[in-house]
Amino acid sequence: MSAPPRVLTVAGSDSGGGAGIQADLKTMLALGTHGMSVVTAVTAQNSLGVQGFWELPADAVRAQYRSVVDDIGVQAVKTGMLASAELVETVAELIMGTDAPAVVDPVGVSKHGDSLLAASALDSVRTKLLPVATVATPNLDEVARLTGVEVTSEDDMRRAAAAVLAYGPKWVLIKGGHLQGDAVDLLTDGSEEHVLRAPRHDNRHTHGTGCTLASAIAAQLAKGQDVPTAVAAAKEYVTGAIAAGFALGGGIGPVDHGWRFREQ
Ligand SMILES: Nc1ncnc2c1ncn2[C@@H]1O[C@H](COP(=O)(O)OP(=O)(O)O)[C@@H](O)[C@H]1O
Ligand SMILES: Cc1ncc(COP(=O)(O)O)c(N)n1
Repeated sequence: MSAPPRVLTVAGSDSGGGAGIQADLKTMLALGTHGMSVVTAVTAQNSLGVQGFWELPADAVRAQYRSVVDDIGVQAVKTGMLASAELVETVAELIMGTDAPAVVDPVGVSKHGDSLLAASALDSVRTKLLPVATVATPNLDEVARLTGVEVTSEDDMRRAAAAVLAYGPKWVLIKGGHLQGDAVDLLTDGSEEHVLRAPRHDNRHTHGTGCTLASAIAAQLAKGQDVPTAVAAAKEYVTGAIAAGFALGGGIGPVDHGWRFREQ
């Protein structure tokens, strides 16, 4: 039996299982790939918020990455919570030396407003991490923090995309999940433009949407799809997962990574 495509997530652990490493591995399995992980930080987290987090030393991140890449090999990499400037720079350097597409989700703040990235790391994200990205997937808060562009309309998304592309990623996907109306995202490489539109699901259980979308893109890239095809398939998967999101605990529940297994 041949091995499934291999995908690596470099991200933080979410003890509640809705976002971070846990969301990424579930997404990778649901999309038929073999998921692997480099843990950058451990969060104590549930449906109510992030109660605390502990960053791993850069050496521990480097060692995990080398263990995976040097023996097993990867066909796509996804990054999420990187916590500090030191980890952002360490991971950017590792990706630069890896022959695989990289999806960079520049995670800044959780759905509850808890910070997952030091303000002092923003410059490293701009100048070290974005340049090595095949696709960068900022949400509207992250775009505002990284570029200063405030997005309130679809037209603003174009200006925001241009500002992110100026830092060097090949493609950028501006996620419009935080706007009103349809859930509209804009994908562009500066010459092609794709508008991805899905109905907004009136479901407050959206913990993990961004992690899930970025991991789904990485899984589809690992299967050999081009960026627009991978992003379209990933958007369809995350939309279904949001529609099926469920209550857990007393706050914001997770999207349902297993929605396709539960359809029949
Ligand atoms: N209520 C919703 N209904 C449908 N799609 C949504 C909804 N909220 C977010 N999305 C989509 O989920 C994906 C993740 O976006 P977003 O929630 O903005 O990311 P993040 O988790 O990084 O804040 C995007 O494709 C966005 O359009
Ligand atoms: C470890 C980790 N990584 C990423 C997120 C962002 O996910 P969300 O924006 O849905 O809270 C999170 N809450 N925790």
